[in-house]
Amino acid sequence: MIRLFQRLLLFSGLQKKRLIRSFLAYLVSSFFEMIPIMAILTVLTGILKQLSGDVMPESTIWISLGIMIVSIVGRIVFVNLSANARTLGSFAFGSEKRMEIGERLKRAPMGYFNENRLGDITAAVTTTLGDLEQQSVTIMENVAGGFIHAIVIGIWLMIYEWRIGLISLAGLAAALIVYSFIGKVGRKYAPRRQAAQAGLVTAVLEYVQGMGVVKAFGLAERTGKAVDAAIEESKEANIVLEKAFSKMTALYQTVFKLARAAILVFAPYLLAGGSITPEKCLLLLVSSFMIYAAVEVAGSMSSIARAVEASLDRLDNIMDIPSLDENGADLVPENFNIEVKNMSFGYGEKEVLHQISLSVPQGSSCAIVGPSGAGKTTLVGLIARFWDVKEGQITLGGRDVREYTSGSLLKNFAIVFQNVYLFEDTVENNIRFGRPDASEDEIIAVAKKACCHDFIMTLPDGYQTKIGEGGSSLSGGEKQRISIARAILKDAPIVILDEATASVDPENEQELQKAIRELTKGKTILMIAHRLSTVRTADQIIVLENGRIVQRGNHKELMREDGLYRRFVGMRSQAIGWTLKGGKAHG
Ligand SMILES: Nc1ncnc2c1ncn2[C@@H]1O[C@H](COP(=O)(O)OP(=O)(O)OP(=O)(O)O)[C@@H](O)[C@H]1O
Repeated sequence: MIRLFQRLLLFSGLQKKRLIRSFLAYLVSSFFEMIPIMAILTVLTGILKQLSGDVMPESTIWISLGIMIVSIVGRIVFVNLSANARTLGSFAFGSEKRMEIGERLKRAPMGYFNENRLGDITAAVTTTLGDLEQQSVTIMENVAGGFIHAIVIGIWLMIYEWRIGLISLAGLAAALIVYSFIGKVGRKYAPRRQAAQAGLVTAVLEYVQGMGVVKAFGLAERTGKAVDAAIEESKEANIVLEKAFSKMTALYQTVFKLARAAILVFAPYLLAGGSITPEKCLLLLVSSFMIYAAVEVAGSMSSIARAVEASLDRLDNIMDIPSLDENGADLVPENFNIEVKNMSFGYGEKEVLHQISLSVPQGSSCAIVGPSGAGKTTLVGLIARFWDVKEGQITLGGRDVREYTSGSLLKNFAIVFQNVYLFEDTVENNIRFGRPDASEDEIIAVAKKACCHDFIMTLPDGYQTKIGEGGSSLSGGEKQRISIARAILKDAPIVILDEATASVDPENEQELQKAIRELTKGKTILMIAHRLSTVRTADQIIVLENGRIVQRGNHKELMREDGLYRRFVGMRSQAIGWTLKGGKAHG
């Protein structure tokens, strides 16, 4: 229990003080909750006096009324103080943690973001942190507060009547032991529940994101089954956890019932033996009901306490996001020469690129070609440090890319991916993403360069038209050109371009090529090329096969060699995806 509170406080970071304040205010409020015992004592003494023939003094009513008013006012004030600090503290730490996760994600290698992680990350920033926001302080108040409340009354009982005090504290000690068993049950079953929750998020995300493909291939039923299975697992995990908890909670409650019964029997026994007065006996009986009231709730809170613990574990894992910036500094490269030296890389155990050496001087263009799966995307990703190399080195301006922070490195790159992603925002903002401080005129100017302006003007609200998530309301060619406009606006010295494989109609194709020419004008260019027209003009062509460079040179040189390049051109190979018409390049 203490470990859980320590973890919670550590996790709450800047909000630690607020949470402690909330907890202390709660403890003070529980003191005000206890003082009605004194009012009861006063009234009981008065009633007994009356019963024994005396007159109950009038002051009895006023004293007990005074005590009750102090108790009510004190409770209102401190419960409020506690609730305020708790609400502010827990929501503030929730948002701080979300920002922190966001910051770490920015510096994580691209390889970190695989399908499973997507579910984990989404679950962490939504449900897991949401649960923590709601439950962390409630747990502290109810569990720790409940026990402290009972200990305080127990000590008071020890002073008032030590034998009864001893019984009540013994009951409390037994309850603590049962509570620690509940903790063990939780540690055993709660992680499965959390994993099931993340699995459910992943399954639903996948289902919704892939809806187009699912429907197109009539797989709705099969994919739906994955979601059903995740729901079933989540249900099972919850049932297993709750069943285990309910048994332990019942045992926990029984301990208090037994302790109460012991007091109920022992107090009258002491009265009968003449060792306590009737009012003392009555008060002890009343106290036996009050002492465990708060701590009993702690038992039903234990499943929440375990969930909080499992949430902390899950967030600790997410917080362990590897960072690419560990030793990076904000650097400005002296030039934009790119060198790859004896570099090898694999996503896991299996190596994908082997001993690659390559030099792209500033201002030159380098086309990377090769069959599917050869490692082209991986190679350009490594140059922009989406991952770190396993062996060898990649330098920009003579310095290892690992010496830069990812921010200062990526500033030098404008990257156009083949799979364009547009945000659910206006056309203007989607372009502005390239440089947030760009003026409207600059945006129109780059849109013109990227051959987007004309079609944007035909949209219902021009530049202010909202595009659907992923750019769903635009054609492939239009999305591509918007992403090029975004890259032109960034005006970075190095352009990484993954040329689209999909063929578009000739008019669109021409515009696309024009946009690419604008983007690459005067830049250092690295491109994954699929069209012979682009490859032909490149200063340097790298032919990759199975993760190795098998040929390098310009078009003329490579056509003279009897190798993969010429075979591909000759065979009009579809493997590379070049579209050739009558032996001539198209596009
Ligand atoms: N994120 C990843 N995790 C694990 N393996 C990967 C990942 N991305 C690519 N690979 C593997 O690395 C190898 C090279 O892939 P890469 O995408 O770089 O090839 P490519 O030449 O760009 O292919 P394509 O032309 O089809 O895009 C392939 O075997 C691929 O399966």
